[in-house]
Amino acid sequence: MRDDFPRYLAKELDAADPLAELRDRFVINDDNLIYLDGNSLGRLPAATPEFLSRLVRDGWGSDLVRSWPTWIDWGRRLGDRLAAHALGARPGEVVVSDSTSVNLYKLAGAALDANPGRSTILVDAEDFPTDRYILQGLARQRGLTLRTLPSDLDQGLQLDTLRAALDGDVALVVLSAVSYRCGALLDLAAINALARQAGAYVLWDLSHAAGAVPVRLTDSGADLAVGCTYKYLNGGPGAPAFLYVRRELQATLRQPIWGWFGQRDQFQMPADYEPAPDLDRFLVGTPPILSMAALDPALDVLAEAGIDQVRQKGQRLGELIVELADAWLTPYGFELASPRDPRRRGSHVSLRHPEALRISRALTEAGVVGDYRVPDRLRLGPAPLYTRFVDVWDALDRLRDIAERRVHERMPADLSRVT
Ligand SMILES: Cc1ncc(COP(=O)(O)O)c(C=O)c1O
Ligand SMILES: Nc1c(O)cccc1C(=O)C[C@H](N)C(=O)O
Repeated sequence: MRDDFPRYLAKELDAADPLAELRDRFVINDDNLIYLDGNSLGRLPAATPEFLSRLVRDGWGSDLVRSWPTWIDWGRRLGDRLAAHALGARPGEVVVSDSTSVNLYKLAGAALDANPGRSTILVDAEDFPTDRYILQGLARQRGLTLRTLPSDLDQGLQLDTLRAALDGDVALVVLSAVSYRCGALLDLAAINALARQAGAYVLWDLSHAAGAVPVRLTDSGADLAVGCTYKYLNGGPGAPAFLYVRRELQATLRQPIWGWFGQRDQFQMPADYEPAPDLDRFLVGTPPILSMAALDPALDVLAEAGIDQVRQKGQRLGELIVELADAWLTPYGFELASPRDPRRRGSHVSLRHPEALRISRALTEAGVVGDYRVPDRLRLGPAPLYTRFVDVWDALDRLRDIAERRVHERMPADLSRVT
């Protein structure tokens, strides 16, 4: 037991937590496992297995193809639920479809077509790999220039860096609202305004923000966004992603993958493609109904909590990680690798240590699942819907114990099987 921040204080924080009861709405069958990887794959909501099995038995098993009239709009229906409970968008602006990578390709392509005569795309040099790769491909296909914005590994992209890069040739800026590595949270409204003034579109990747911070797409003046639903939204492994297109842009933007779900009057099956007049034009093909359906019970829990409460608790959990890491881990060579100000962070916190990979493995063996990210980061991602303050306390305590006893030195240091 440590005297500087005794465990009972964490217990007191849990006792006062208005979201504490929601932990029971998730499947937690190993109370010794401390799960701090909700920023990679969220936990299974307790209602999901029965919900899905009913859908499989009744919808698929009994009603068969007669279910399609119900299923066909689920991308839009769930998009509206996401818009209302997590993204701050209006009805008809968010749809669930495809993967984040594919949605990024579609919306980046649409923005580039809508900004002819400009030939530069800007991306954060430290953005998640798939975003950079998709843009590298698009730039190559279209003969455009992809410029990477230097960004601090611990603090994220600085506004001045973007401001300086926004010249009259920039067609599109792609940024993550919350950085996957350090968790830095960008100011969406300020960046949207800056880009609009410069005549560029901004396409936001909300993967690490959705379900963790209130995004407020409409109020921030955002035009385009994508993001995944398997992290803080708890939609399950490979759950389909979402995309957002501001209502005023939907009739003019066109995306490059012309599938039949994007077609106007889809079931008239005309000879030539003509995009639907609204958000449907950003769809491509048949939605994965079973994976998509898992979002319903997951969103029920989020709706009950309220995204503002989730954010408040997320900030406090992050502050506890930082406070305990400062006090207990600094002597062992750990350094905070995230913004210190909780208002400038999403839900996860990164710690830097030269032995981060082996420490992350030792931590997993000690029953605490966080993750490792190159080059030397340990990411700890508490999820306010099910992570307790005492989990954070115990996780940091075990981390300190590993460092103290140098347990990590027995772990392999190769990158195989990192996820
Ligand atoms: C910022 C960001 N974008 C995209 C992805 C993933 O995209 P996809 O679901 O297409 O693999 C992730 C995580 O995997 C991510 O962290
Ligand atoms: N989507 C993932 C996957 O298919 C395998 C392993 C990890 C992931 C992740 O989500 C990683 C996560 N986006 C990250 O921030 O690193």
